[in-house]
Amino acid sequence: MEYLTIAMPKGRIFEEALELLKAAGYDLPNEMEDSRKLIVEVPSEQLRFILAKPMDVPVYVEHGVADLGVAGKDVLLEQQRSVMELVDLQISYCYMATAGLPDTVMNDVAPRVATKYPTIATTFFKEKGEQVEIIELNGSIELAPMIGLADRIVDIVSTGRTLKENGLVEYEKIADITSRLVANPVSYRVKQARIRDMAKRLQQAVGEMQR
Ligand SMILES: Nc1ncnc2c1ncn2[C@@H]1O[C@H](COP(=O)(O)OP(=O)(O)OP(=O)(O)O)[C@@H](O)[C@H]1O
Ligand SMILES: O=P(O)(O)OC[C@H]1O[C@H](OP(=O)(O)OP(=O)(O)O)[C@H](O)[C@@H]1O
Repeated sequence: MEYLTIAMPKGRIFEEALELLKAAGYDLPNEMEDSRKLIVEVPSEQLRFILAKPMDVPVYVEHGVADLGVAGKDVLLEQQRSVMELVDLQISYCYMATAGLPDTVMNDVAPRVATKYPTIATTFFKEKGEQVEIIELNGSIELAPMIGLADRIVDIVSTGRTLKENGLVEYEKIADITSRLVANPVSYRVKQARIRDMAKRLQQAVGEMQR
């Protein structure tokens, strides 16, 4: 059997993804959750995990240094990289939405939208026929309308608590987001049997989790 290298996102998604892999029958060490190691090999399963920033997972997979990866649909939509989406893992659910101060309209001369997702935001407003200036931020996006940097934000909503506690309201839902198993297209061809087996087992585990 040959090794499969999987790029896993550190942070929010990691634990749920690991749980799903275990539910799919992979025998993975429990220490993986607390470890600071960035490369973890599991010889008994012929698996190698690389632990990356969520936004970087598709980079490793596109370049083929990882055969597979787990990435949020938000990251995939934003980056449009050449990776194959194999399974909707139905974990880390959230959605992408526009938000802003209550009862406001966008500035009609020079509307500004703050976001960590410039491609998603540009596409959304373009499809509505609205030309906006995108202001790219790296986090705490909700600050932007509060201090007058932007009329709207495009960001992830999960519980809605961040919006609420900062006096913002949601305007439009853009897309539902869950994490996906993605593959490098060449790996998919070369290691087809192993990758298809993993995709099948994960799909089954997803089904069982839903029940
Ligand atoms: N409330 C949420 N906020 C942000 N991301 C969420 C949320 N719920 C689920 N997700 C999913 O988790 C991913 C983000 O994970 P995480 O928050 O660990 O990293 P990050 O914010 O991108 O990175 P970092 O905080 O390390 O810069 C998103 O890509 C999305 O798919
Ligand atoms: O609807 P909620 O449950 O409140 O979750 C949504 C918030 O969580 C994310 O931020 P994150 O915690 O990743 O911090 P960030 O601002 O650094 O991106 C997202 O950008 C929202 O701000």
